Amino acid sequence: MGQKRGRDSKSQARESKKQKKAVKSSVESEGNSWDGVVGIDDLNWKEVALPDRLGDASGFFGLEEIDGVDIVRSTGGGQIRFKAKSGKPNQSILKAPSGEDNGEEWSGFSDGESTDKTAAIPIADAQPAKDEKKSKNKKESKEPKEAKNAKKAKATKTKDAQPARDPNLKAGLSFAALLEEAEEDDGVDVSAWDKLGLSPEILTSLSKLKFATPTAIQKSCIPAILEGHDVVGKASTGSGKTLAFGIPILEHYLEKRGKKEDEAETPNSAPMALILSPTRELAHQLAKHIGELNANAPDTNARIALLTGGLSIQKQQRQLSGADIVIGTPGRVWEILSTGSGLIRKMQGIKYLVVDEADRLLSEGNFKEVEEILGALDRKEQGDFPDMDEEAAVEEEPSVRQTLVFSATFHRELQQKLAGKSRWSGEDAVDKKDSMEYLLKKLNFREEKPRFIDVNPAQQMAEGLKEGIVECPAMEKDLYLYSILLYHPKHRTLVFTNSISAVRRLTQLLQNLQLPALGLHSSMAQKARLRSVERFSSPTADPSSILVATDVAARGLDIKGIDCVIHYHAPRTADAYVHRSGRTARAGAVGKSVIICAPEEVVSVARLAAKVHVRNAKKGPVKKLPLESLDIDRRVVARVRPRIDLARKITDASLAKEKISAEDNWLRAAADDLGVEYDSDAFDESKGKGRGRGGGRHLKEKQDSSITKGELAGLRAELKHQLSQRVNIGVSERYLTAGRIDIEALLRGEGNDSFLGHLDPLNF
Ligand SMILES: Nc1ncnc2c1ncn2[C@@H]1O[C@H](COP(=O)(O)OP(=O)(O)OP(=O)(O)O)[C@@H](O)[C@H]1O
Repeated sequence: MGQKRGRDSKSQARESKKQKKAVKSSVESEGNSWDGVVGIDDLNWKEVALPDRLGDASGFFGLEEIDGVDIVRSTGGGQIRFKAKSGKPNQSILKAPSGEDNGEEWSGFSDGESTDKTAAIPIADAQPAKDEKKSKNKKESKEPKEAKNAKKAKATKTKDAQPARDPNLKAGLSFAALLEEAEEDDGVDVSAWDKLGLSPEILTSLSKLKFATPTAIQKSCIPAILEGHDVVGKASTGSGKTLAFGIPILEHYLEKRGKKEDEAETPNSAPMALILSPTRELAHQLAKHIGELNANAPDTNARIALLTGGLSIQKQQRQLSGADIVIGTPGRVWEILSTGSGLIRKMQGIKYLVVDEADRLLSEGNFKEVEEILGALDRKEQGDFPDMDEEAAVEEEPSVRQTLVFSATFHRELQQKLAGKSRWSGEDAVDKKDSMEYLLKKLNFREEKPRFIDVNPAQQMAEGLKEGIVECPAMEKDLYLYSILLYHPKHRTLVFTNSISAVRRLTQLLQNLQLPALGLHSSMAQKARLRSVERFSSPTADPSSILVATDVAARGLDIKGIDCVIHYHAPRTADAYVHRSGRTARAGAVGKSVIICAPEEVVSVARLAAKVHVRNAKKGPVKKLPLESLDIDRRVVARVRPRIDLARKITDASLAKEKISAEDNWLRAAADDLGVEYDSDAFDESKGKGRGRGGGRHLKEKQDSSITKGELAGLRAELKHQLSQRVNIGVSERYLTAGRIDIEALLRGEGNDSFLGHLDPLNF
């Protein structure tokens, strides 16, 4: 029989990796005497897939089910236990310990459950698990130094034990690696980390994660942070900045824990670090990445609370109360802190404040909340400084916490101020409340000048990135986007647009062309946002997956195997170009970034690219633009044009129908409320006649939506037929089938030159 349970019981089931192992080993140690009866938390529950339209409000999200179990009631009558159905092996109903490949698809980001087992983040409210570990840790802390060193040696001795994996292909580990690693895996040689003075626990974790060498930013920042400095770190996208601050934070956690055990102190539940992120997806990813470091470190169980909007605030509040590390977006962090209950007081004791993607956090829409948070961290309670006003008290008191500020881009003014090359204007800044300078001052660095660490001042873009530009008429971007995708099959591609409506339209358009496209923008429900990222990044996803996104995906997202970033709309700023393009060619891998550019955009795009590639004086000026001009074979374009025309008609009609029906419903409801009669024709007529803004658009939408079901079906059938046709360009016998060209032939490089146009420089 199948069983279902709600999310609450799942939350009771949270436990550390150790506990999971314990279930398995106790089962194993019981050998033949085990009767196969297990508790609810030992079962391999699977989340029930719910239709998308249920959204977040269903209340059913998180429902879980299990097949193949029988209920066993204990003789005492109370407790319900479970057993595999007859004919099924006993082990088949047990959950797999984390890190063990149980053959299931990785479930990726969960709905705010930073505590989810698959997320590998020990949870803030799993106190028993932690306490259990503490007693173990206590024993371990008495371990003589030699034993620890031996352990360290073990972490390093496994050199050459592993088949050589491409050392560059660690990108996206946060999404997939735990599935790939067998638990018995001894890891890689980590002796290259020796000089950084890390603990055996962290070295073991790095070894298991197969991070053999620290990246440049890690090498420079980790010692500086461990020495207690404020650090401003700048390094190109995908260069490992997360662990540059994540490792010292976990080191501090281990040190603090060690001290407490020595002094037999009771555990302090105040968080030791607050990490701010500009987007929800990035916050989730930071939690996963640091969570993995934590989960792979023996006997390390730092609890991470993930505070992001769109998910249950109560759950996050609960997590916060027992957290060691708090990661979140400023809006939600402030929402929770400002609820009172002593949370601000607790947060004032943090040892680290991390501002990730700092240029964005300090300058854009997050200003108000960041200001509130920073203000609250330094606010003195009344009576702390009886003779001073609050502002003066803050000025006088040197901060106990270290402030760590990271990004791949810092605009010049911010960089100069952070590097201490230009002075902050003091009093003035407080008046200019909306200035970045004011926030910088509020960061309240403990040192007069933070350490400014820029590991590659001459280069903002990742080493392995190739940049291209495709010119086309403004109205033909769809056609050229599709053509580029055809040239680039079986590769994960991220397409950036500048508007939410473009994301909606392009996603549907590509889906109508039978391409596996997903959308991501900030107006989507949070659950749907996470699901898009999860589906796109899943190791089992279609290798041709396409994510169409606004700049909400531009910062920080670390998804394995994104080979190509396409800018459907040119980025608005040079920094946006750097961050968008930085979603590929991460962690030493290669990748391509292509801007689709209308003639009227060429000048501004060239200016933008030149800005990004300005070299420092020593290296001399850049000789030519690094953007390779790509010619798409016009014959290919001409042949796929009918497909695009059909797909556009279908997409426009469906979107217009959806919009008009939503508007109609809304107006009908409003008319009902007002007690008047709603005449949609009269309303439309008045709207269509209007010469004001949007009149023409409304008329077009009306026309698009007036297409009948039959006509729509006819268009679909025609498109299907088109997609099944060869696109024979006369030079090559290769053809496009169902939207994809013959990739095998492409890879063999057989006679494709003329077919491919002049794409060779980017090795498409
Ligand atoms: N020492 C290391 N060796 C190999 N891979 C690493 C190492 N450190 C981190 N990585 C991997 O590099 C990838 C990029 O790391 P991370 O997301 O921290 O980059 P980032 O510099 O913060 O990028 P962005 O500026 O885009 O946010 C991740 O997949 C991570 O697993």
